[in-house]
Amino acid sequence: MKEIIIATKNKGKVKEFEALLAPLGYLVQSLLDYPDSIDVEETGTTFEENAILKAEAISTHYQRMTIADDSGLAIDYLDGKPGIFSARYAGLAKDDQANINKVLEDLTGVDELESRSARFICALALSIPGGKTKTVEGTCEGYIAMKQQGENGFGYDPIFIVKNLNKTMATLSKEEKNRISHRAEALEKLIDIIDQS
Ligand SMILES: O=P(O)(O)OP(=O)(O)OP(=O)(O)OC[C@H]1O[C@@H](n2cnc3c(O)ncnc32)[C@H](O)[C@@H]1O
Ligand SMILES: [Mg+2]
Repeated sequence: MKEIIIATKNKGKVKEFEALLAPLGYLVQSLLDYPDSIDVEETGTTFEENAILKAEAISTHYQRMTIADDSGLAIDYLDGKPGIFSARYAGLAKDDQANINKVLEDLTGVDELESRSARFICALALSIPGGKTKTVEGTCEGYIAMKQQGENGFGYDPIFIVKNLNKTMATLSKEEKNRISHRAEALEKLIDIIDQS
């Protein structure tokens, strides 16, 4: 079985990677399996840079094939914020509900859905010990809802209305999210690269 480490401590991400990679024959581990793992600071200025930082640090540390995911929400009305600061938007505690509240507050008075356009972005970096790091990106277009809805998924899913589906990401089943998400799109591109190498 092909083993791969996902360089994340985010449970929501881990579940999605497992669901996407297990059917392809991968044994997925994450930093939740290595509680004493090193902490990698996200000092980059782009999703891609942060994904590379996380992937290379962990693949070097464990000498194993590693994928890192740096992702977030870019809201047009806020000039792309929270962007790479999505996890810490309402403070360093990484509180999903506090982040949601802050976004809804930032958009107070913006009543037209069209003016609340946004996208999820996911950059993935694949680092193999001794190899050259590869990166890909996936996006998912949508709008920020007027209020939160749904219990599924994680992070900003309850306030992200998926374009064309017209419902929030948190109301989708995990199978539905994994068909259309920014993470699924990026991972599909990465699998192509792994298969070719
Ligand atoms: O860095 P790691 O350990 O991977 O975990 P993290 O949660 O800090 O992850 P990021 O630095 O990539 O920050 C991503 C932020 O964007 C949010 N996010 C990413 N993907 C999402 C998704 O599919 N649905 C909802 N929110 C998402 C997530 O909740 C975080 O607030
Ligand atoms: Mg992070």
